[in-house]
Amino acid sequence: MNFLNNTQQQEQAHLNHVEQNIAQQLQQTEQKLEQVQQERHRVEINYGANTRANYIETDDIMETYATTQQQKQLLNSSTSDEELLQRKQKNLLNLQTTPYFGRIDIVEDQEADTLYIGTASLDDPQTGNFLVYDWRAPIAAIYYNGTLGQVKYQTPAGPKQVALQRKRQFSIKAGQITNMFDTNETIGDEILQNALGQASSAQMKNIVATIQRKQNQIIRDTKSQVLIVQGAAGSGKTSTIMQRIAYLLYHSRQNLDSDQIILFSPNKLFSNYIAEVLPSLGEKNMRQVTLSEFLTKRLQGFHIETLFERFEHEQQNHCSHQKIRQFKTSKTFIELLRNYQQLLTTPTFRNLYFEGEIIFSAEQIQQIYQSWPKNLLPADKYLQTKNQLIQQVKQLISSQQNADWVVEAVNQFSDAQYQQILQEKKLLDAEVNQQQQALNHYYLQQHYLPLYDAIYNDYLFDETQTYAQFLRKLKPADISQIVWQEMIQQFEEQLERHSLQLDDATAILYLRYLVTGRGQNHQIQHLFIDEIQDYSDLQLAYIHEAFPQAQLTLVGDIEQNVYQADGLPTEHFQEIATLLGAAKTAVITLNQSYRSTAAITNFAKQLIASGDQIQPFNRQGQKPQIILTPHLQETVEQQAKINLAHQITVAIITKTQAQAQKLDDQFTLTHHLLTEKALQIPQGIIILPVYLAKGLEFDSVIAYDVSPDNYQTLGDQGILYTIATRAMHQLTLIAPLQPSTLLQKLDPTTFTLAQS
Ligand SMILES: Nc1ncnc2c1ncn2[C@@H]1O[C@H](COP(=O)(O)OP(=O)(O)OP(=O)(O)O)[C@@H](O)[C@H]1O
Repeated sequence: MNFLNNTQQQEQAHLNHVEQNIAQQLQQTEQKLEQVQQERHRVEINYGANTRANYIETDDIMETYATTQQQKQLLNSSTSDEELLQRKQKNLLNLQTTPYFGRIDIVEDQEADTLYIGTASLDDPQTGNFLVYDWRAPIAAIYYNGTLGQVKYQTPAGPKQVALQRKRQFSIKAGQITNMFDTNETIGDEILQNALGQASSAQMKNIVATIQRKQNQIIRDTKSQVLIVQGAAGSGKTSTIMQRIAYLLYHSRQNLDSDQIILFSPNKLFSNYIAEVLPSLGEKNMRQVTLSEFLTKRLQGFHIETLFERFEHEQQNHCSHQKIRQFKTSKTFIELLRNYQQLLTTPTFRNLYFEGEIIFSAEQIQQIYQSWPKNLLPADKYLQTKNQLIQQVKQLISSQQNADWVVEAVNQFSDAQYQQILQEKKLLDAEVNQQQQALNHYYLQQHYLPLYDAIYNDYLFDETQTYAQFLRKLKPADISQIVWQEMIQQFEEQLERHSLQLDDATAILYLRYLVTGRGQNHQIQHLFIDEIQDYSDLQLAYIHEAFPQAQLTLVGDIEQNVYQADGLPTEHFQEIATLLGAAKTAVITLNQSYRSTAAITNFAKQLIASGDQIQPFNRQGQKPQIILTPHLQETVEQQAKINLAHQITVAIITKTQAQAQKLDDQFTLTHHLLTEKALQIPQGIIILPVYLAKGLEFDSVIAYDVSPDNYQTLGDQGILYTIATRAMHQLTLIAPLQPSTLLQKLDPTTFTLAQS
């Protein structure tokens, strides 16, 4: 028997032992869980009965309160036990599929130890020893980072040094070791080859077994307030941020909950695509939101243009106002907004109405606002104005305390109402006059509640008109007054229709925050943005203000910029770091691309300026094919059919939704057209526009109509690159007769050319 077989047998025996242990623990955990669930059910029934029975008799309320509190505590403790057991069950179930994927042999303080690494930790209840170490444990970092020899790893008590003597990787399927080998440097090419060579799936998978060194650096960074990642297409940005979320949840188990983490994702399809990654690592999902959902929620009542709508619109009508957009998203504009009070002496206010009458006119509110000292912070001035209005409502209430109409209204109260109000005010035994005063006051408070609400909820502040005023005061250097005035007029017409352009909506929200000091979410601790190249500086600056407690992780690729007609400067992400002005900022670059075969990456990288820096992953596949044809639609169909014979998903990616729609109308083969509403990636032939394909990947991609007309500008180059890099195993580009000039300059040895 040779050495490898011998070693593999030993490893298999160890695996059997661990699997047995998992099975036993799983059985015990499930039994305990059932007990706890029964217990909770019993407490719940009891709790319901107790709370209901005694509320009928008012004297029993105190006693009921005490009993309720006791039951609540019982309920809480059985719920938290249940949660712990459920977490354990989930971890054990995950471990049952693959107990571990790596092993390290180390010598620490002259003691040798062997550690197995998996998705969660597992201890042997008999011995108290760890059978599996969680991949996020401090020591596990050396599995991903360390080369053999002396290595350091970080612990809560500071850095520690160990000798790493062996690093072994396993592929385990259905309880059998199917592959294992020792490695020195990176985490196994062979296992990675295997993972990357598989067919695409409807749901993104975790990469825990094969995290690469640089990805690990991003995952384990707990120091940076703003962490920015520029990563080539397919370099694992999304995968890395999902692993990072799992890591942060583990690292701050006591203080961080998945509800305190939010991810801004490009669209709903993408949100669903990544939804299984965290559960597969035993964690709950973070919150997810798209930019459009976020803005719409904060500016209710308006239709806010989405990025897709803007893109489609600009494709149809060549944007005559490109300069305006550039200005409205520029740093100069952000600075002007931040210093808006230099342009506007006061914000614009609205009349406050009560029962159809103006109770505070906009002029009155403005006078109050202007009465505060000039050096007071704007948000403080605004707050003082609201306080002053509240005071005036209180005075109004006092002046009507004994008015006939109030006494009359109070006389209409039922006995039960009297009882309830007096009891709340602890005046059941008070003198009649005192009771009458309290009841009158109560009535007036309720009566004027809508006015209080209006003040509290900032109805007095007219955000859209304040913004319109602000625009009117501006005189941008590069834009003629006529064009600028036209834009303001269009803005006002859109307002009438309750519709807002994306940049205006963001600016209004930012201005609202600056004027009122409100609208911040202090709960979120970590904020992630995927595809930051699609966010304007203004949007990023506003999001940063809106989540003041959050550490930011911003990932994207300046080359995959689908929405900017003239591309982004190379130093764009560095500039974002400066714009956000955090004390601890890190900008990391990922250049190794994992998604596509080497042939596809070598082809695609020629489409972008920084292509030389991209390193393809050494996975073999056919060269991309460019097909020129006079019969575009028929050829696309034929090719889709050919590709589908070898691949599970064939995505035909168009530049616009309109093109996707047109192709869908003519397409005779079975297929799925994906729109903004799509939630799942189906198998088979899919037709979709590029902006829905963002962040996704498909076995085979057909780039539709790569003609000179369709792809000509610098912005189109980013679109073509994005389309090409969605392909994992096969890429075909089809054009009627002539390929785009962007393709004509590519090295002809990197693709095959066919005419049909
Ligand atoms: N370390 C890794 N181990 C295994 N697979 C990996 C690793 N890193 C990335 N991948 C795989 O590479 C593919 C691309 O990853 P991902 O989608 O995270 O990249 P991305 O940088 O976000 O891509 P894009 O910007 O093009 O959308 C995925 O299939 C992912 O599973």
